[in-house]
Parts: sequence; C-alpha cells; structure tokens
Amino acid sequence: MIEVRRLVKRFGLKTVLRGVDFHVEQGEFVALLGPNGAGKTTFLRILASLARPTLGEVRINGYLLPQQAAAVRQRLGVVSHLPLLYGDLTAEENLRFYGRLYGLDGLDGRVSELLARVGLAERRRDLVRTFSRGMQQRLAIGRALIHQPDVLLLDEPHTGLDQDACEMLDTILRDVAAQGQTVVMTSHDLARAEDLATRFDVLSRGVIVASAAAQALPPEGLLSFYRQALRAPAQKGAA
Ligand SMILES: Nc1ncnc2c1ncn2[C@@H]1O[C@H](COP(=O)(O)OP(=O)(O)OP(=O)(O)O)[C@@H](O)[C@H]1O
Repeated sequence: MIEVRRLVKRFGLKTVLRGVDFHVEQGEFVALLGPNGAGKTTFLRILASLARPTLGEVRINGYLLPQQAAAVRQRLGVVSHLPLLYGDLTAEENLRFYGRLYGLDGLDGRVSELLARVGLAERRRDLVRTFSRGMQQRLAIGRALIHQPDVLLLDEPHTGLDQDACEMLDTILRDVAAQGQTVVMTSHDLARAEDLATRFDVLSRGVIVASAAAQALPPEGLLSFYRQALRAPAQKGAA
C-alpha cells in the first residue's frame, strides 16, 4: 500500500531524511515514533504529497509521488498540525465542501454520521472560527474521513484533544483499522501508540533505526523497544 525507497529530503544544505525505506501493507496500523526533530512530520508530509522528495521513490497504492499526486490524494485522508478548515463555513458546510472536492454526492447521511462520530452533532451549524482548537481538531478528523480513504495519515492527532476526544479518536482509529484501512500515525504518546498500532517504526536523525510488529515487542513493552532503538547505531541509510 505504501512503498518508500531510499527517500532523501533536504532543505537547502540541511538533510532531514537520509535514505528512508518504509513498506506498509494494506490494513497495517503503523506508529511512527521518534524524538523531536527526527523528521516524522517531514516524512508524513511527503507521503501526503504536501512536500516533494529530494531523492528516492515514494508509491502509494501503486501511484508514484509527486507525479501522480492527484490520484494519491483521492485515496488519502490527512490529519496534520493544521486543521485545513474554513472558518467562515459551519462544521457541516466544511464537510460538504470537502466531500464535493472528492466528487461525492448525496452527502447528508455521511456528514451527519461523521459529525456524530466526532462529537460535533450539536455544533453542526456553528461557524468553525468560533470553535476551540480541540473542536477544530475533531472536525479535521471528520474531514480526513469524509471520502473513506484507503490510507489515513495522522501527525500527532491526539495533541490538543481532551480526554473524551482522545478516547473518541481511539475508537474511530480502531474502527478504521477494523475496516481494513491503512493507518500511519506519528506520536509521542507511547502508551496510546502501543494500544492502537500493529507495528512500530522508530525514526531517528532521518533514518528508520528500528521496526517491530506488535507481537515482536519485547515483554517489557514499547517503551523498552523505543529506548533500545534510540541507543542503537543507525543501521541503514546514514549518509
Ligand atoms: N521547511 C523547512 N525548512 C528547513 N528545515 C525544516 C523545514 N521543515 C522541517 N525542517 C527541519 O527538519 C527537521 C525535522 O523536522 P520535523 O518537523 O520533520 O521533525 P519531527 O520528527 O516531526 O519533530 P517533532 O516531534 O518535534 O514534531 C528539523 O530539524 C526541522 O527544523
């Protein structure tokens, strides 16, 4: 579903991704972990076709990025640091707008269902600029799901959400995974990641230094695996 080979990303003279190899099968839920500045957001932005690779090959569902970005975007849902919503539209107008962008008709049922799922049914007719950050994040999650994407990319999606909203998001993510959709999520919340994901990849200084399926984690759990991964020397791709 996602195939990344020897991906390099430079900003001017600064190399942020240094030869990332990353392969995700359909239905996997990958938690992408790593310290601040490791390159997680940069990597996710390239998968989301919001940034271009400097070198290397990126394919999503067989489509090459950036050349086939339009086809990729049809199949992707993205929750990033920016909610990408229109403040002067209501919650339901935002979802309708994005639904129409994806060429969907007869959106009434879908919009109502999503607003209920993200806990905004009662605020559906309010302008988004009157929403708190957490409420905007909830709606951004609804926006990312409107077209039932094959792949969901989430960059620290729990940030800014209250306890109820975090649990609501976890339920949505479990449902999405149960339906066979593919998920890649960055997170600093190891307990939450361990609870949700089926695989854990650790990015450090622009390289994936460790990867393990949930069943292959050590008995001490994800924290121990993570710490070990950051202590180990970079295994591949170091330029
Ligand atoms: N547009 C840009 N121009 C220059 N440098 C950038 C740009 N975007 C990101 N970087 C640099 O790339 C490096 C990786 O940043 P990135 O945001 O991808 O890390 P991250 O792993 O997501 O970090 P965090 O956990 O803090 O969110 C950082 O050193 C950052 O300063």
